[in-house]
Amino acid sequence: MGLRVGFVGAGQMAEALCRGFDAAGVAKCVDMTIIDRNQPRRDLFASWGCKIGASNEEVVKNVDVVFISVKPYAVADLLREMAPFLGPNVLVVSIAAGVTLATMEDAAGAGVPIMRVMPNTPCLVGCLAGAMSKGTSCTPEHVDTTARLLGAVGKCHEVPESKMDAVTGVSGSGPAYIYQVIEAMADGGVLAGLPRAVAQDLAARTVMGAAKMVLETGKHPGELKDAVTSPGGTTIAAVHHLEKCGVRAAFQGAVKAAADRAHELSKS
Ligand SMILES: NC(=O)C1=CN([C@@H]2O[C@H](COP(=O)(O)OP(=O)(O)OC[C@H]3O[C@@H](n4cnc5c(N)ncnc54)[C@H](O)[C@@H]3O)[C@@H](O)[C@H]2O)C=CC1
Ligand SMILES: O=C(O)[C@@H]1CCC=N1
Repeated sequence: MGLRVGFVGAGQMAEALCRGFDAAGVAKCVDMTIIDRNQPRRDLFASWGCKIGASNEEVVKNVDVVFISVKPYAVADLLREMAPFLGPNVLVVSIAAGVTLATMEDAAGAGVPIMRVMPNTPCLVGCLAGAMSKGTSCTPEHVDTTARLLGAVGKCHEVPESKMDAVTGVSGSGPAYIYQVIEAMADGGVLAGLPRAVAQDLAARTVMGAAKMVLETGKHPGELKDAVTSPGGTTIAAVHHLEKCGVRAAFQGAVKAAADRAHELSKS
């Protein structure tokens, strides 16, 4: 049987996890219980067969794993409210950027197993790039359960919690950077005369193909770039333009800005 999963907060990231888990078969919507303040969100999840909890307590009673999927600023207060009905039998998984295990364990009380996870929305299509860190009350079984769920929708690394803000900068926020790249490359295609739909399809497939080449050949991205770059050819003209525009510093700065912002959230 699949795991019984709950979501407190049924927003964008909960939606991607819910649909991803269901598609992968690791946790089915009919075995999920969710709660959200917003009626349209409740209706959407109900339309996939999820049960709607009348209270946070009801969600916890119905599940093996409860995802805390509200905005970071709301997590500690929410866990304090939930503390009376949390215990060793239900695994709490927080996906909130910047909220530390220490803050959450303090709010939830002693003995509550809490995993901190940084997922990303491509888990919806089985392409998660994420990471997890275990709390002080987690057993190897809790880590395995989290790895089983997240591993079903992509790749989830286990990292020390001190690395979680960096993970947020690369892969948690990362899909947004790449959507910008795809949109910009499609614009470039339109500028060069392609129909929009063809340009966007080519751009998205180029990103996907390049990513698969890195993952499946194991070659350094620089070596793969060199294989596309003929002397005096088209690619080096484009690569030279990107370097003049500071593309590497722009991406490095973007990742660092997101990681720094996650660190700031941990203090608020
Ligand atoms: N969107 C993303 O790509 C990612 C988001 N995250 C994390 O996921 C969390 C949620 O982010 P999103 O899904 O983007 O936000 P969102 O705003 O789409 O979802 C939050 C949901 O929680 C509900 N909510 C707020 N307080 C509540 C409460 N006390 N009880 C029940 N429902 C409540 C809201 O109505 C809303 O539907 C954040 O902590 C964020 O850091 C992590 C990785 C990626
Ligand atoms: O933008 C945010 O704060 C969340 C966390 C990672 C991705 N989205």
